[in-house]
Amino acid sequence: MNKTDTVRLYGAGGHSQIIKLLLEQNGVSVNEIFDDNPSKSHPKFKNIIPGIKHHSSFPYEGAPFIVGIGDNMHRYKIAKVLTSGFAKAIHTTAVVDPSSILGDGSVVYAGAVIQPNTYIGKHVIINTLASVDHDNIINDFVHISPNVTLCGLVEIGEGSHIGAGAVVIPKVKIGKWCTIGAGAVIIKDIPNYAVVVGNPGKIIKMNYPESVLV
Ligand SMILES: CC(=O)SCCNC(=O)CCNC(=O)[C@H](O)C(C)(C)COP(=O)(O)OP(=O)(O)OC[C@H]1O[C@@H](n2cnc3c(N)ncnc32)[C@H](O)[C@@H]1OP(=O)(O)O
Repeated sequence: MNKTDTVRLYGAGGHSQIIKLLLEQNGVSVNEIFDDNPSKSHPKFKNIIPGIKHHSSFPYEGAPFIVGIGDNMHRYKIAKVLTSGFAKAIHTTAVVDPSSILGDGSVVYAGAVIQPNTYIGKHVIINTLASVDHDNIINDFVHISPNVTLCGLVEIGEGSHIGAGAVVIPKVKIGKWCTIGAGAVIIKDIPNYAVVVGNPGKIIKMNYPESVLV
């Protein structure tokens, strides 16, 4: 799904609010916003439609969705049950080299830069001012936080979260469902599920996302 005039959002928190503004700046209208807990939605949102668990017949068919949920595991679970197509969104101030690929459901925020020959999977967040350099592989459901620097030839496994301002040096591979702390400097490969902080990055514990392991 590359170009559409209307997008539906799933999730009505802070992340979704940014995507809505981004889409509207790009001339795309957001006609419906769904959330599993409408009463806890961002105060800027109005008329939130209750999400899947509140419906006996959820309107799966219709305009494509973007799952506007910042938490990677939560976004994964929702994206896996939505059967409509997915849109993608790139802020007008972001730079995405034409040789790079951006998967459906993914978003690129203001000022982010994606250099040549980089693959970005589905439902990925490239947050504000993040720098993703050449020949990276960023797998599905990753979140690259604001001001992260990924040098050349970096690989990030499915579902991993790279915290704000972290730096990953060239050729490093980060496993799946890892959490890299804000400001960490990653200088060697990181195994699946590791939680890493500091400079140089050290593992402090492991994530075990139960539903992904089965
Ligand atoms: C627009 C947006 O908001 S996008 C969202 C961006 N979000 C982020 O960047 C958040 C990144 N998250 C972090 O950095 C978190 O601190 C995490 C995930 C690394 C750790 O969180 P928790 O699991 O709650 O760990 P906790 O806070 O208990 O800290 C454990 C230890 O690690 C240390 N620590 C935690 N985070 C960091 C960090 N970023 N750098 C260095 N040390 C850290 C703590 O001081 C503590 O040390 P101690 O045991 O010696 O006291």
